[in-house]
Amino acid sequence: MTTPVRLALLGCGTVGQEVVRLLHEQATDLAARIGAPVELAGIAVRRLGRDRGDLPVDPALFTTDALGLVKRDDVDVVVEVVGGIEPARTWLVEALRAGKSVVTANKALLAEDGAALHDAAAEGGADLYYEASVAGAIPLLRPLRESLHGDTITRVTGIVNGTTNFILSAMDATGAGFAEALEEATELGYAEADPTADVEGFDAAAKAAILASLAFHTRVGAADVYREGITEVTAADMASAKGMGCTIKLLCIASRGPDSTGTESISVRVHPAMIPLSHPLASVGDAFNAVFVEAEAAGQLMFYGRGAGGAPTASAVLGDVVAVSRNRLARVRQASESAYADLPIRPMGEAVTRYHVSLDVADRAGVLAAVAGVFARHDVSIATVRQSGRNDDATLVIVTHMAPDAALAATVEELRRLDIVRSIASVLRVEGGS
Ligand SMILES: NC(=O)C1=CN([C@@H]2O[C@H](COP(=O)(O)OP(=O)(O)OC[C@H]3O[C@@H](n4cnc5c(N)ncnc54)[C@H](OP(=O)(O)O)[C@@H]3O)[C@@H](O)[C@H]2O)C=CC1
Ligand SMILES: N[C@@H](CC=O)C(=O)O
Repeated sequence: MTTPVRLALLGCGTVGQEVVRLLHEQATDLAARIGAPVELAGIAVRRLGRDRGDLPVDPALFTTDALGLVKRDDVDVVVEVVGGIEPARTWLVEALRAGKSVVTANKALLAEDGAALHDAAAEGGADLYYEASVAGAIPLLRPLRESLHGDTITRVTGIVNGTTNFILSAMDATGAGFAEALEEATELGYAEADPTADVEGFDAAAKAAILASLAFHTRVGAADVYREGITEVTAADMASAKGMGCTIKLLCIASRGPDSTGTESISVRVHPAMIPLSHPLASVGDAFNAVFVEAEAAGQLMFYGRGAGGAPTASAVLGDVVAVSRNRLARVRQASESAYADLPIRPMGEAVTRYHVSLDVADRAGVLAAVAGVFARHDVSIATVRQSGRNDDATLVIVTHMAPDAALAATVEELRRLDIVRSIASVLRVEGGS
């Protein structure tokens, strides 16, 4: 056996602890697969005294000096499972510039400032791997950045957040409201103490940015992604979706194609959407993730599995550790970031989709004509209208044909000003089907 590959582990929480366990349990196999044993050089944490169960590791390896650990000469590979922008960015830029290989699960940092990491990797001639940052255990980023590099990806549609998928699946199965389903997700340990990043769509938007960057060879950041969370999805929306043979999912949608002027461009968005039960993503339940990729030559591909949790995420981290360690031994590095296409990003207003609009209206003669007139003025064509209600109160549920988002936004704005419209209960996009 050759000299060991020395690894600095930054973070030893949900994911980090499973990385330690797998490194220990699979030490012999990993050494055989890599061609050299992997040794932990140190583990950086925030609180030295924290109880970490019966981790199979020498307590003397723990430190609170992450930067000092990264800079050590005996460290070859830095594995970052801390999260957040700083100080993680400083540590990883330092490691990459010094030629150390980096494996990270930090989607927030990659989406916020992936450029800093890719530039540092290019500068230091180092590997930057981040399979665990999107969809946990699912091998997804390597297929996008290697296997499909001979093809043109046209669209990526995914369920990439486990917590929100659990909540929406529970709402669909039991008729529960959002708050009740979130409580269940928290009790089961899916949702974090502060679930904002999940339920407001920030986590999915970061993953969408990473997927779009790889799929379209264009740097896409978190700020380029249109984002809506699931906090406004109601039990009534779910019931209405069911009535239409649909369910509601938080989707990440990244697509390429010509914009209104014919220029090739991309669109990246995250929002709840109704999808028909026949859609490949409709049956993805519980906290599972799935990503549906469409490419010109390959056609349709579906990736499915566990997108969150310590062990599934650690599986992806370890896969990257094997890859970068092999590269080090062979004295090669993976191809650098591919952002040559540099496609412009379309504003959300140009995204074309169908809509499900639910309105509380006064049940008077002419209400339907008045509402339909607003849609017509903005060139949003109505596909179906359903009316229910009693006495003076009625609910109108309108589903449109395909229309640009800007036209729908203008329609909703004008509807709000109509006397007969008491409130706009919900506006949901409808994806798939026709
Ligand atoms: N959990 C999941 O299912 C998934 C997580 N990820 C990503 O993996 C990363 C880690 O997530 P997760 O394990 O859940 O996070 P945790 O909060 O469970 O763990 C974070 C770890 O980082 C340590 N840490 C925090 N701040 C510092 C600091 N300033 N210096 C040194 N150590 C620090 C903590 O130390 P201490 O233990 O002392 O508090 C802890 O060990 C994140 O980027 C996350 O987005 C990706 C996919 C799935
Ligand atoms: N909070 C995330 C964890 C993985 O990225 C999720 O729920 O999917």
